[in-house]
Amino acid sequence: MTAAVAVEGLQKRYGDHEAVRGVDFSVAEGEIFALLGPNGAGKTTTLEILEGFRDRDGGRVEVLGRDPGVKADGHWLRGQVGLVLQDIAVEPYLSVRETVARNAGYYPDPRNVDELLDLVGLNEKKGAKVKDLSGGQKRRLDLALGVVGRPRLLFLDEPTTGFDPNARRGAWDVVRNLRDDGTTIVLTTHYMDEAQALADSVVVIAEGRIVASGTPDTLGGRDSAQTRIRFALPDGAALADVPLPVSDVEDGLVTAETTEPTAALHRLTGWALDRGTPLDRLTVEQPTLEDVYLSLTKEYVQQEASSPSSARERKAPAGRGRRPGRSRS
Ligand SMILES: Nc1ncnc2c1ncn2[C@@H]1O[C@H](COP(=O)(O)OP(=O)(O)OP(=O)(O)O)[C@@H](O)[C@H]1O
Repeated sequence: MTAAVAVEGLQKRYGDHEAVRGVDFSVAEGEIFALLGPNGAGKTTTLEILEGFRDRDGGRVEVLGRDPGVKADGHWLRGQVGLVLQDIAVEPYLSVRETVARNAGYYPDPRNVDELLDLVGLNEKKGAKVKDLSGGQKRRLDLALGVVGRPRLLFLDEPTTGFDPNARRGAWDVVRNLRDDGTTIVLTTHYMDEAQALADSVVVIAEGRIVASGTPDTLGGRDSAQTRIRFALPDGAALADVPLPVSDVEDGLVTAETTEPTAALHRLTGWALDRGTPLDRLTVEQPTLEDVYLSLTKEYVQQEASSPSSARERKAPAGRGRRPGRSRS
């Protein structure tokens, strides 16, 4: 598979702060790739370098085969790459349809505006002024503006922040449809269920370094992790009678961990049936992506919480938030 994005040894410093410290990853053409990490990890810096908005201090970067740091390739790249950023500047007094139609005019082969508004769930708001949209509706408009030019590669920066649960699922469908249409997608998100639902591959960065990479199902050894079985100890049963190795008991709730859940459950339920006592509050869980992510990033988050950078208000580099409104012809 060809790489849509290739990053090797990427480095970026702000003064004496090393924000990105030798990051390597690649994004295959046609996949959804998620860049995850705690606040201040270096995700936005990395994306901004890929988008051509920031210079790097070291390493190699290729986006669709071109170096985004080479200004002469900027025009070509802008025609191939779509961006959905936080706080895109749009005309507040234009209608939703006018806004999308105006941006469609910047591209040689834009999507059909009405079909696109339908796709992102803004059909009923076509005539509404942008200033009157809710937060979640504005993000849908951002998404429409990011894809109206049929980009080969789409950067999505926290695409569903502020969405209600139904709108999030709608946005996920849009993103999947785009991928199925052949668009490569690079997204950042703080929602692990979003990464789980969408991403074909993920990279977790913390303090400017990669701490784990893989698929959502295998990240951090998740596929070989222990299954957790929990149940209330039946009335009259002693802990010693439980036919599984117990790892914890809290408030009468017994936890056992196993790498062979089928056999373990068979033993446990057989034991309960023989005794004629139900297993109340029985649950069987594998670690979620969020569990794995939290354990991978725990040490970095503690340091981040006490670092002044976590409180810094990030300013988009000049032009970043305004790009979809600029002419790309
Ligand atoms: N323009 C800047 N000037 C100085 N320091 C910066 C600048 N931009 C980012 N940093 C610092 O670089 C580090 C990485 O920041 P970055 O915005 O890339 O993190 P992030 O992973 O996107 O975080 P978040 O999840 O909070 O958006 C942070 O410590 C941040 O304070």
